Amino acid sequence: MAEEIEWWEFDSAEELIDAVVGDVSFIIESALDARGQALVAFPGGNTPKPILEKLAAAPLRWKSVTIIPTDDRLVPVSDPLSNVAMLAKIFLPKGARVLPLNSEAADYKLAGSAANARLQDLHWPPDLVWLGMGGDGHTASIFPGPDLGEALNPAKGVHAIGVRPDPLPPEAPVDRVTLTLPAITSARTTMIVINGADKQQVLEQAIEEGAKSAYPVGRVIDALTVPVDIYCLNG
Ligand SMILES: O=C1O[C@H](COP(=O)(O)O)[C@@H](O)[C@H](O)[C@H]1O
Repeated sequence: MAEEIEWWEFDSAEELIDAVVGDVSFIIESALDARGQALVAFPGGNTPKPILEKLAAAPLRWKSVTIIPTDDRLVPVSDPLSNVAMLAKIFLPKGARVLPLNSEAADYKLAGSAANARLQDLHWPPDLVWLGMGGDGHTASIFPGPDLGEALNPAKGVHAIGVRPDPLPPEAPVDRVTLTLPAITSARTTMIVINGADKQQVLEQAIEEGAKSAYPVGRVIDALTVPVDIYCLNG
């Protein structure tokens, strides 16, 4: 079971956005004060976009902030499914460094190895890993499939791997690169942001089931050793 789980529920998107922006800003500011730089991992998909847009307007020293996706879909950056393209569009104009996990490697496993090599150059651990969750209970791109075991228990020091979800999720049916479980649990702080009653139900069940859950998010939360804040938009 995660060290400590705190649920924050909101009836309006505006309230949730303000709360998450306030907390992420505080984490980044504290990292900048303590270490002069910040490394954060932000999720992709639809849920975080309006929050990230408001966050980018916060008066932070963005030039000292490095942003990586928690995971990415292996698509060209011109594809609307690209997580790093969303992050780059929002944060490059602010002066932040946005690093991709994806590449044009020949296959998804090589793309994962290339991403892992790039991450080794960063000042690890991340100050924040902010996770999203799909309605199917995946988080980052930790999915059921042939790579689940490696994503949860990779070779020592591996921060990212390539994965092929099985089944492929209909909303983005492509191979992925994801932060591994140890990379996620190494973060100084973690948070999860979800929307809707269906996702809330999945997340509650996953937390209840813990390490044995068929939902990857349950396995991830179970392994966390720092407190996790869960922000949920009711609906
Ligand atoms: O595929 C992904 O899905 C999840 C959830 O996305 P959402 O659109 O349902 O909010 C996301 O957290 C992850 O980063 C993304 O690659």
